[in-house]
Amino acid sequence: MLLEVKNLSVSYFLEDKEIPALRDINFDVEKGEIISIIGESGSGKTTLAKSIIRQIKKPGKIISGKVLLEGNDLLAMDYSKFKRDILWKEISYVPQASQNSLNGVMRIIDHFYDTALSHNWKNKEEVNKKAKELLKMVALDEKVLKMYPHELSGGMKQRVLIALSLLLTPKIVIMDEPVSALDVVTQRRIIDLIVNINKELGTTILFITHDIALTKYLSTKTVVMYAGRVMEIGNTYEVIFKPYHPYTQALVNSIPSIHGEISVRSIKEGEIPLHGCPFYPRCPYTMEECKVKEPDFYHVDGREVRCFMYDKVRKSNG
Ligand SMILES: Nc1ncnc2c1ncn2[C@@H]1O[C@H](COP(=O)(O)OP(=O)(O)OP(=O)(O)O)[C@@H](O)[C@H]1O
Repeated sequence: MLLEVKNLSVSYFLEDKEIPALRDINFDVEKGEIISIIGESGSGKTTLAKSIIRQIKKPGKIISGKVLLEGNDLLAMDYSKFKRDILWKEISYVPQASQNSLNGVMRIIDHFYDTALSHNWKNKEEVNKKAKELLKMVALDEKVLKMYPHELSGGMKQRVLIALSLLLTPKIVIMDEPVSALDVVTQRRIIDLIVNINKELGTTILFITHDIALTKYLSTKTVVMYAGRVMEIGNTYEVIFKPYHPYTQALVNSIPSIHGEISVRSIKEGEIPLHGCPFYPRCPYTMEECKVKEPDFYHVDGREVRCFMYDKVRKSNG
């Protein structure tokens, strides 16, 4: 297995309270796979991405868990070793709202030089050559290298960032909402591009999105998150066309148009109960036990579903 997230829990500690952002997250990623992590705003997707690349800053804290890359626990590794040997080289990250993460006073090529230099890659000619190759891959003309970020459209900036994330040929790229700020046509182009990168380079991709409709174009596996928990994991096609968890059903049903924009709203403060299933106050199938304890995972038809309804299905099927 390429990447294994095991029992990962993360909280943000504010003055008067603890916000449990991730609770006991478990999932695996196979080499060469595109996996979608979906869930509405506040479900913990960015916290998950940042935990994998060790960018959880105060007031956040990883409370427990492991992130294994080919069996090595990244969280237990000396941080300087992680920065030198893992970040960018093995795993890179395209952050949320990443178009703003380009430095406005630096030309695009300087971003490539900077990243290369910070990993001791000093031969500018080589970096230049690789940058040109990568720009070609993301369907940008090499003259973009001489330009400044403000001279590029949102879609072009996103392509540059994806190219940059591939500079040190990482095994895994984590993309946090890479298309959410773009128009629908540009979104589809970038999605096609991501599929192409995966096919041509074999790069494993963790695609984070709130838009369940996008996942079916690119991923084979989908992890559905709610309130810091994984609620369902399964084959993307099956999860979308026959969702098992009531929360996944709600997500799928909230797609109002063929263009696939779902109406996302943040999970409101106080909406997550202290006990029981975090989704029970919004669930149409709530049973008494849902209010008392949190369900564990049930394995149903090759899927993992965190819902007591599937305990009943299992029992009735003997
Ligand atoms: N720096 C922080 N300080 C305090 N709480 C935080 C911080 N960052 C995130 N949180 C809280 O952690 C929870 C998970 O947030 P996170 O940003 O990981 O969710 P998300 O699914 O990525 O949402 P979005 O799609 O809006 O980015 C939320 O309750 C959020 O308010």
